[in-house]
Amino acid sequence: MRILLTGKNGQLGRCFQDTLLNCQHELFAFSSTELDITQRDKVFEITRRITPDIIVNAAAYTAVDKAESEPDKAFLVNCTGVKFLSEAASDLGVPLIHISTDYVFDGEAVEPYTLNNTTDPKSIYGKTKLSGEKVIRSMMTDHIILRTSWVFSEYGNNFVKSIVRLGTERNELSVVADQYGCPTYAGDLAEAILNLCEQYEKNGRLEWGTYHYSGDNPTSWHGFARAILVKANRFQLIVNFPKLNVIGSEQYKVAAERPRYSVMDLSAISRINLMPSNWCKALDKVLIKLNE
Ligand SMILES: NC(=O)C1=CN([C@@H]2O[C@H](COP(=O)(O)OP(=O)(O)OC[C@H]3O[C@@H](n4cnc5c(N)ncnc54)[C@H](OP(=O)(O)O)[C@@H]3O)[C@@H](O)[C@H]2O)C=CC1
Ligand SMILES: Cc1cn([C@H]2C[C@H](O)[C@@H](COP(=O)(O)OP(=O)(O)O[C@H]3O[C@@H](C)C(=O)[C@@H](O)[C@H]3O)O2)c(=O)[nH]c1=O
Repeated sequence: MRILLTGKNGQLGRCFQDTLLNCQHELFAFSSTELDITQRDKVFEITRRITPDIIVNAAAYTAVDKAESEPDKAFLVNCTGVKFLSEAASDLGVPLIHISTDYVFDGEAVEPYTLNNTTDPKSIYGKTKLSGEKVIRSMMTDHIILRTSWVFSEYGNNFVKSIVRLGTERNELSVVADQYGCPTYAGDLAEAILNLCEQYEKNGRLEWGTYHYSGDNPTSWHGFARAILVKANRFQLIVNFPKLNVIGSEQYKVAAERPRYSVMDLSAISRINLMPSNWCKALDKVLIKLNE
């Protein structure tokens, strides 16, 4: 099948390209310079030229703190750009697979967020991603929105790479222990998306709608950092194990408020034949790649 991918140089974009390496599908992958999703004419020109069977949107504005000082830019990519993609997909009559975030929730829950829970993002990034979800739902039926969380991979910038770098540079790290969520390997998310594309190719339809897709084992950022350091030490990426201090969110000064708890209920993904990401196993894989 013909798959059009936006945001090809991001974590998900790169993992998705890797996932398709040994497949028969035709992938048409675009970077932000080749296809800026905020340029409506370009979106229509390219989608009409490629005539894909399905569109996968891996493009997004993901700088959570920076978004607080440039909300218009974040909104333009995460909502207006998504609107243009929805319009173009509708124009061609093809489905759109889109990715959203756990940061659409307020973080006040004490048990996993279900699809019925109210959204109430605290950060500009979360607000713009929620607007993107809403615009898709208002414009087209044939879509899948996968809300994911704490994405890491061997590519780009992410928490795993930050902790490995800090672990090699410093004797001591301090990481927040009062924010809970589920790490997700971008490679597992990429496989899940390919699985959806192939189900669509086979059946001509999917159970359209919004789903939660993440790792299945909740932890705190501190717990995640500890797992990263232990494994990085085992794989000899870090020689001297740094001291890992527990801190509260108020001690880590950042522009954007993060949810205290953003664990998502994953039960609905079995309806679309997906399994959660095994982030512990994937972490080994990523650290081995970082060591090559
Ligand atoms: N990273 C995370 O922890 C999480 C991510 N998500 C969501 O998952 C998806 C994938 O995230 P991830 O791969 O980590 O993100 P990245 O930040 O790694 O990649 C995003 C990509 O989008 C591209 N992009 C930015 N603006 C535009 C634009 N106007 N037109 C086209 N492309 C653009 C960027 O290009 P360039 O580099 O040139 O700017 C970049 O390559 C996103 O929707 C994100 O919101 C959800 C939860 C957690
Ligand atoms: C590097 C570092 C971070 N932290 C804290 C800050 C923050 O509360 C938390 C996570 O830090 P980051 O800034 O790396 O992660 P952040 O950018 O908040 O990650 C988010 O990205 C967006 C795109 C999403 O959609 C979310 O699901 C989530 O993955 O860890 C520490 O306490 N100590 C540290 O040394």
